[in-house]
Amino acid sequence: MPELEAVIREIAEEMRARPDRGEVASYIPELARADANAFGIAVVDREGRVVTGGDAEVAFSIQSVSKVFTLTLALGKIGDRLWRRVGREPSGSPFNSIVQLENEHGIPRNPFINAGAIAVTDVILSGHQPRDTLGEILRFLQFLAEDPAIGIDEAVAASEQRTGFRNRALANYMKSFDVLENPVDYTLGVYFHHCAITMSCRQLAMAGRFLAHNGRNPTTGFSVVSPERARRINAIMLTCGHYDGSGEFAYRVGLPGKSGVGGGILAVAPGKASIAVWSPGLDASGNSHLGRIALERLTQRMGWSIFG
Ligand SMILES: NC(=O)CC[C@H](N)C(=O)O
Repeated sequence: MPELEAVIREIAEEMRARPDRGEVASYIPELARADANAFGIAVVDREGRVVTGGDAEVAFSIQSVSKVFTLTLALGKIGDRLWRRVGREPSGSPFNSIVQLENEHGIPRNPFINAGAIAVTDVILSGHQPRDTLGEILRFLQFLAEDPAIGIDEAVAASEQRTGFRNRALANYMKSFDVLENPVDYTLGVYFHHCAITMSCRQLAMAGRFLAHNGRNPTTGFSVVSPERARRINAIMLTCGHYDGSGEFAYRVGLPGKSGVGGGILAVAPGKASIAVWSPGLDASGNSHLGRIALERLTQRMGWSIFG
């Protein structure tokens, strides 16, 4: 097997030089400031070794990658009752789509499209104040990444609060079916803020370790979730983590993964590694263009696809 360091170095070099970089998201105005030339990658293996390339230490807006961690928290809070409020089927629709909600009585298809993630956020919020809920999400990420230096970009959160009319529509629509328990503005406030959390590739790869190792941190042995739950979160990442690009991601990369419009992707090679990539330019489905190509290279070279 090739050496991981050499593979990462080659990938970072190729991605730095490629002219095709995708389009930086601009529907959240503050995200449009991201540098399309940025590229970072970090891999944490089973032994806890971290191998990085490019801008792996630069913090970026994790956006929808946060939905993996809010799903984990919501399952921890109410277990399988969560599935009364949100489904677990791929939507085949864009991440911010509303079309299925009417036919399906306000129950979103899965926890990773915006509607589903807003419903998940509402579950975590119930019984708490928005500020405490956000604190809980942040502390969870800091604990998983073993790094207290993870925060929220208030300018991104404010930018999305100002312009998030679609998310407001989704939330109001679900509220009309009693799928949300809390005031819409509270739930959305927490949602916008957890999307605006900033992390580097290194921090994100560290935070994803439990998903790659049966629910445990492989270095400390600390159990975050049961093996069964880790397996199921991975299954939803594989089938729904890239919206209407999930089939293409499985076909090309062959790993559970979750993308965000900030250009980050968290990917999980079960038993082997937790991987984070970041490049702000997106493809037509809103997934990182170079991030996906980098992961495709990595799984091919290392033989890490879950499909053999
Ligand atoms: N795909 C994404 O990363 C979308 C997240 C973004 N905060 C939104 O709600 O639109």
